[in-house]
Amino acid sequence: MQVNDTSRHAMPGADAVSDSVAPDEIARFSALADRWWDPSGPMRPLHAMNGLRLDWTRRHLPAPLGAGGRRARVLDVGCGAGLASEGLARMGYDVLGLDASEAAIAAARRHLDAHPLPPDGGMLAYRAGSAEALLAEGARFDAITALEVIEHVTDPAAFLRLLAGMVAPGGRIVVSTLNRTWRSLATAKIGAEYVLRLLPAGTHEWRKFITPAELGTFAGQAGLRVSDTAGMVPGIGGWRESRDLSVNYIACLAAP
Ligand SMILES: C[S@@+](CC[C@H](N)C(=O)[O-])C[C@H]1O[C@@H](n2cnc3c(N)ncnc32)[C@H](O)[C@@H]1O
Repeated sequence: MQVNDTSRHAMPGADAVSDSVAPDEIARFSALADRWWDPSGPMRPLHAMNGLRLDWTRRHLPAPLGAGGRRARVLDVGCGAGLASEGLARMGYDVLGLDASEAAIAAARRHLDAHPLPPDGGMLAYRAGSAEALLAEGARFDAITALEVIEHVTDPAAFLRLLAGMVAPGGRIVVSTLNRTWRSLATAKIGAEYVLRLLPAGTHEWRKFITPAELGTFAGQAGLRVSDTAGMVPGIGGWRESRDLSVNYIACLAAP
């Protein structure tokens, strides 16, 4: 289905509509936007894993400052209220945070206003809208991050093709997501949403989780190569990197 999303972008308060955007998913995130930055609020798991995700991402992205002092440009797609976008900008990247939720982007902007970046660091801009619109404008980035996003889009294979169209030759795309296993059903879905109540019920649809093999297939179809993968597991003292990919994992996709 082709939906013209440019008119929706212009409407304050309207979430983006496009082929990759599932409106029910975006509405769920918009409803949580005001509490996004509360580390013990509904986004608690994202806060808890953010340090690990950023550290792993930093090791797999080009350096923030390239030859001649040019800053590497990073698109953080599905940035929500900017947990990772801000971290990447503080590392020195020139970051564009993009999200289909107007409310999440408004929360991101409010947080950035209250916590400005150091003047000698990276740059950070936010935009509410779809990846399709950005691609249509011919935008290109040295690297793209899509952290905990691909399990919320309508068609993950098409979403990766979109991202592949926006990454520069030789660039990197870092994706973190949830594996579709019985273990993730028990822990990330039933445990997190209904037993421990770490997340609002209905945050995830288990059938939309993506196995590493599926991610590899979708990446290949998009002309990308999986260059590294790691599991992310919660533990005492915080999340840590692991070889266990059975629930949360992160992957680096390399563009030719
Ligand atoms: C689980 S949140 C992750 C937010 C952020 N990446 C993080 O990890 O802190 C998923 C986000 O993806 C956004 N999203 C889902 N589908 C999208 C799409 N097709 N284009 C842009 N944003 C999308 C949602 O609005 C939501 O903010």
